Amino acid sequence: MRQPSLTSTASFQALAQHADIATTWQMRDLFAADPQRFERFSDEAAGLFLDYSKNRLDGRTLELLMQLARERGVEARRDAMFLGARINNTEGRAVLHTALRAPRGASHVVDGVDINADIHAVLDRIKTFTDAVRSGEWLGHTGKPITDIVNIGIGGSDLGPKMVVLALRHYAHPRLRMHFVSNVDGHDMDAALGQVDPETTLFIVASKTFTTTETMMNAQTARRWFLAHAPEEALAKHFVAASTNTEAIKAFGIDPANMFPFWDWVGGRYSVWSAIGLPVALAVGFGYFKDFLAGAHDMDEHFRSAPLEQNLPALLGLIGFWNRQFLECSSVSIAPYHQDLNRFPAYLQQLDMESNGKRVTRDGQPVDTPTCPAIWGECGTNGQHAYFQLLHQGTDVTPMDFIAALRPAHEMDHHHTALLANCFAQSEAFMKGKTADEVRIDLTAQGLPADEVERLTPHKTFPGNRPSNTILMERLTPTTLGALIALYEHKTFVQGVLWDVNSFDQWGVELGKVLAKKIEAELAGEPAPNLHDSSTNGLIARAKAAV
Ligand SMILES: O=P(O)(O)OC[C@H]1O[C@](O)(CO)[C@@H](O)[C@@H]1O
Repeated sequence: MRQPSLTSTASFQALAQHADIATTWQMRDLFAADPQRFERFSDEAAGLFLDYSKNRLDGRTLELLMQLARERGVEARRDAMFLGARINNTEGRAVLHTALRAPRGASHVVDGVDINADIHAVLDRIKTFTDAVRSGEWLGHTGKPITDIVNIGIGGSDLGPKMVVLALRHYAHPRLRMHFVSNVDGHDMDAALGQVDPETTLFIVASKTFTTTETMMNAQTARRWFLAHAPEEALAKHFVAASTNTEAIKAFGIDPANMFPFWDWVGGRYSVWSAIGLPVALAVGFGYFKDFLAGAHDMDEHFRSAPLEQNLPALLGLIGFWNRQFLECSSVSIAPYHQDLNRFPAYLQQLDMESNGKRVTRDGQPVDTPTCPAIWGECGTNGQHAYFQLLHQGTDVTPMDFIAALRPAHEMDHHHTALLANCFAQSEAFMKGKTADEVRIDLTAQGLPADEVERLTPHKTFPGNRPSNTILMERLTPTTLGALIALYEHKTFVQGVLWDVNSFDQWGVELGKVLAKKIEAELAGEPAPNLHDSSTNGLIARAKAAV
């Protein structure tokens, strides 16, 4: 049945009315009026603590947001996802990345197939293979243990494994160096091949479809490079694949015994839990990979069973919706105060923007509100010395997600104390700001003359009232990382349901791919009789002239 438009729902209209007043609130006043605000607006689950008190909302706001979630059918759609309904309606597919992290034996029958058994059969193969590589039992064609792994993939077949391998570097195998090649830009492949030895390198070709042009070109280049140093029969010791496309893998020349399959109900950006996670299992070992899956499963169970009022993904999704819709925030900045989460903002960009960067509803009607904000960010404290100026004093309000671990994985405690101090200070500063009167008092106390005080006051005033969430975990471990990623996956899901978009397709990447094919042929020598607009024709002509 067609969903009514978002703005026509009773709960949206109630929220809009409420927002007329709520958007004028100052968070300073909200904190002053309620000493319990932190306790009231924070919660924890699956090893993650969420403080959402530094948002421009109160209990009534949340009540109305919960009503909206229920009116939009968040709980019913969530249950349908977990049960394997084909909620990806433009591709006719189920969405079952949650099944990938369910324990062995969890009953999961989809279209008559016990997918839990299939999933665990592949996990068993991943264990056998990764144990062999890590122990040194798996040898390259000249009898040496593997020292370097090159993952060739892009988008979800790169961002997830790369981010997780970096985040869990403290758990990594000392012999195995991990490399990730994603870009069709030959500089990427060139840099990786320059660091590895064909006798001791294992290539993973990671592609759900096994048709993505960047990955195919990179895989062919790696294959040619390898065969320039080794005989054809050596390929089986050095090339493996993670994919859903057995035929294409065979055609590429990879032994099907070296193929780690997954399924069409795993979206690319949700695939790190599948065979696409092979680099993770190689780097940290199968035991920690299982912990990573278990952490995500804990978050799944929480998302599935906790009432929306205490449900972390639902809260994050609804608050993000509130900021997007009623505070008109067109971007969200992610600030991990943990250097090992360096690639987490990039990972979330694909997760969120490829999922919810949509302008029509599931049944093809134009949406009647803005949808996904732009997601960007950088680790603290580096971001503070780059773009935080704009966040504090620029004209746009950008909500922030601060993410930190209470304990470090190193022994330089004073560094960690400084890091956490910065993290908490920034969210305090965003919330409180600094009024003109406070600035005047400070400057006067410093002995500045009155005219100088007045001249500087506007520059030193901070508007504050800028929203943020803070997510804390005890330590960054495979388990807490799994839970953190699942938290954001489900947050994205909740927002997709509110906007009634299909969060699981990505048609928006197709047009550029098609045009690139044509232009590639023209650049490679096919006649290009001014087929394009004058700008594109001009650029092609300049590139051809340079060759
Ligand atoms: O794993 P594949 O099929 O090579 O796709 C890579 C990526 O390309 C996309 O299809 C589009 O960018 C992503 O959704 C996906 O993660």
